[in-house]
Amino acid sequence: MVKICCIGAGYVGGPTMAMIALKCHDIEVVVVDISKPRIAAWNSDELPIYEPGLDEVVKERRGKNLFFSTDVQKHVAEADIIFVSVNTPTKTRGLGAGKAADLTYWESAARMIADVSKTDKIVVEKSTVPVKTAEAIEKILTKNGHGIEFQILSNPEFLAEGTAVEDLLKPDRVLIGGRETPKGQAAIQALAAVYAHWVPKENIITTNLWSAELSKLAANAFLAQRISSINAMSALCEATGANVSEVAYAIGKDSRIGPKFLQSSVGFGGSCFQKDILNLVYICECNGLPEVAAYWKQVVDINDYQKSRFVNRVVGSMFNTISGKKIAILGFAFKKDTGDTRETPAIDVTNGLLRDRALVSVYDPQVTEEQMRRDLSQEKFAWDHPAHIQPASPASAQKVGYVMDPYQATKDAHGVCILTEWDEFKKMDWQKVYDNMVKPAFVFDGRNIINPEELRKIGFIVYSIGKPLDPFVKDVSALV
Ligand SMILES: NC(=O)c1ccc[n+]([C@@H]2O[C@H](COP(=O)([O-])OP(=O)(O)OC[C@H]3O[C@@H](n4cnc5c(N)ncnc54)[C@H](O)[C@@H]3O)[C@@H](O)[C@H]2O)c1
Ligand SMILES: O=c1ccn([C@@H]2O[C@H](COP(=O)(O)OP(=O)(O)O[C@H]3O[C@H](CO)[C@@H](O)[C@H](O)[C@H]3O)[C@@H](O)[C@H]2O)c(=O)[nH]1
Repeated sequence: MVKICCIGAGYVGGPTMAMIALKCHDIEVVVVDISKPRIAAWNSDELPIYEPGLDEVVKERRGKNLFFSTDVQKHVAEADIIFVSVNTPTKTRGLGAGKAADLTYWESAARMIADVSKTDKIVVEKSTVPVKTAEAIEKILTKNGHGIEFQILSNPEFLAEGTAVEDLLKPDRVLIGGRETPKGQAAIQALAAVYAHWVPKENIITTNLWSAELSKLAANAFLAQRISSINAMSALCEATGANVSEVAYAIGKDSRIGPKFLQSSVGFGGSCFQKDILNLVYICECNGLPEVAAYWKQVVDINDYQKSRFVNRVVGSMFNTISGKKIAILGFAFKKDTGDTRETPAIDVTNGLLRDRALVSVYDPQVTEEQMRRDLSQEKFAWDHPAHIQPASPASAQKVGYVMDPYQATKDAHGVCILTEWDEFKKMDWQKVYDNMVKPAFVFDGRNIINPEELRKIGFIVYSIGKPLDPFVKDVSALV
């Protein structure tokens, strides 16, 4: 029986390995992690991450050919194929701080693999890494590896959170990069055979190592670039009276452009887009390509601009002062159907509102109070961020209220900010919300999920990103 071990039981390692176990009953899959609570949660009824459909997959295979363990060394030693799916965050200090990927966790995993391995292994980069990481990993493995043969493959993951199970079941493509040697090619085929259990062969793409590593960064840069492009248009729409939804629909009808990823928003969040683009910027700079670096950096800059523009709209619309006013935040996760808050725009928006001394009350159906407070207290790297969305002091996190119900969040509020597109916000009783708010009652829709005209009929003053402005909001447009 082929044995797979995955180091890192996070958003990628957990669901990816669960899918392999589901589709390959002839393979034993063990997911290992240094975090005891995380592994305990994977072995319990309360999985550590929320993903639609994941519970069913895990429950079906756990204890049969899917296992979660903290005994990292034992399972690494026994495995034929080792996936490494550990964190690769942005460096916060030292050379490349604020841009370069921090490979500390990856390197320590590689050293451990080298130390404990007694048989040949295929080592798979599942984490998103800078181009040429495989070369460094190869050096670490071969220098410490007691003559054992290691083949390094790059197999980046393209799943999106909230749709991970669906994405893993029917991936647009599986990408495998390896060395162009007979052994490298054999390793590619061994991994391709795993995916071939359920992915059509034509969707399994094989390339050299560097193309696979770079394709992951390029894919995220292109996706994020579309969001920043439509968000840049949203500002122009507000200035001209055009409607960003109509513009997105019209341009998306062009089959060369396509309709996806043109949803204007308060900004993209998530653990990947910003981190991976900054990493790409750094790689370009290191390769003597400052113009290319500056081009991609703009994608992140526009994203920061969009978040600060949103805060300015809130403050400007409410007569330039939100001091002491209650503002409800509906949705804290970086997108719907996930409890993940990494780099969520809600952090910057909440901190922006707190800086203007608002009384903020947060509701999110999946984010815990503890998580929200940790997010608001954490120092983010301060690199190139507009001054007014700099992180607030940790003490300010205590000033934020956390409630279990959207009606409680909005009661006695002056304004409501919709920051995650949860379906339940579309179905809310907005008349009830209005009746319990201070007047004039404002709604700032950072996701364009409510019908502004219907809410205006109730009496709300509505700001929807990139849509024709309410006269109330229009008057302050010079401030934004
Ligand atoms: N989250 C996504 O949607 C997504 C999608 C595609 C790619 N990626 C990439 O995949 C990688 C992992 O992302 P994630 O979201 O799963 O992160 P995560 O933080 O959810 O999980 C990483 C896990 O690795 C564990 N870990 C770190 N060092 C370890 C070590 N030496 N030994 C054992 N365990 C260790 C951590 O405890 C953590 O549980 C990142 O490079 C990310 O960029 C993420
Ligand atoms: O039209 C859009 C689409 C998305 N977003 C926002 O963009 C962010 C990222 O969304 P999405 O890409 O759906 O989620 P992620 O889970 O971050 O997935 C991205 O990042 C992963 C990690 O690298 C990749 O694997 C995926 O392919 C890539 O889509 C979220 O804040 C969304 O709300 C918009 O504002 N407008």
